[in-house]
Amino acid sequence: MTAALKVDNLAKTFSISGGLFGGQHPGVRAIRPMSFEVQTGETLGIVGESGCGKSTLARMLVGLLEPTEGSIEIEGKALDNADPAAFGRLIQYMFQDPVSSLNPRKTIKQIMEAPLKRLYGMNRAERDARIDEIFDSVNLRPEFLERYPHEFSGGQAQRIGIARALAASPRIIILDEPVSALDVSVQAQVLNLMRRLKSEFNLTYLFISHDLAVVEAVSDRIVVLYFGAVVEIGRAEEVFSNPRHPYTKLLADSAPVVGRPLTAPEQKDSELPDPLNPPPGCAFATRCPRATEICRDRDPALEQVGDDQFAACFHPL
Ligand SMILES: Nc1ncnc2c1ncn2[C@@H]1O[C@H](COP(=O)(O)OP(=O)(O)OP(=O)(O)O)[C@@H](O)[C@H]1O
Repeated sequence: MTAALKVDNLAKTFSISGGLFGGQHPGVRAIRPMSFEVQTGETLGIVGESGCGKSTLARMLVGLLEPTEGSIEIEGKALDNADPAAFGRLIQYMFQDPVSSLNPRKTIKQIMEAPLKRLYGMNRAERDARIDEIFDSVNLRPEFLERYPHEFSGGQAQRIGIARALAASPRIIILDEPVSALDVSVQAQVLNLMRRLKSEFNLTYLFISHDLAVVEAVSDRIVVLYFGAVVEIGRAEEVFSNPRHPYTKLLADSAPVVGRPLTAPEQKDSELPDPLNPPPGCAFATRCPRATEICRDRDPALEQVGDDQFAACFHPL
């Protein structure tokens, strides 16, 4: 079966020019070459601390950033940054804070219409029909279409964000912290709606979040990122209950309470390697209780450590 998403050796280095480095610096390797697949209908959770590369990865996947290396395929079709509409028709990004990501001077209808014109060249009647259909699916009232983004509560705004992403008929939606700004009771409603829409529209989700409990609950598989690299990937029910990479264990141990976001490791930012001057070997070695000489010397590759579980570690748990 063709994967919904196939990422092959995808990498991004931001160049640093001028100033101290005089253009000679090799740049910040925000995403080191990574490869993974997501099957149709799957939800892949993506977790990691601030700065691990989640947004850079997401922005490459939706065509907002050009990769330095590697390729992205959706349902077997290779995507090229020269054709941004091809990304838009296949993969959409839903932002964490829909109110501030929606243009405040446009009505919801104008916001919903833009991708339909741009990606599909739909005429007015086709656009109206599509918007009606989507609004119905996400339980939004038609009169909301004439209002402006700031007129909505967090949960409603998030439903508008989903409607906007869905209008483009994508195959994949990237949900970036979709419920972290919402009250717990509203979170559950939005997550249920997302689950229903996934099966109704046969979608595939990439779910980015700091909240391990939410990621674990909604994902089929989870990718753990550290310093721009995949350190562990496996089934949701295994990754946090039976972590094999010491970093995944650190994350799991520091967020034991349901709904508690990933806080403890983030306070140790000073222990994160300097992106401008990365250490040789494993990027986690400086924080790792199991690190030995080889870890400080060589960068471990992702290897199979269990049934459908992979870790990049010389001394997996
Ligand atoms: N335009 C840029 N130029 C230089 N470096 C960048 C740029 N964008 C991101 N980076 C660096 O790339 C790395 C990954 O950043 P990214 O924003 O993708 O992380 P993140 O995991 O999404 O963090 P957060 O959760 O805080 O949004 C960081 O070291 C960041 O400083």
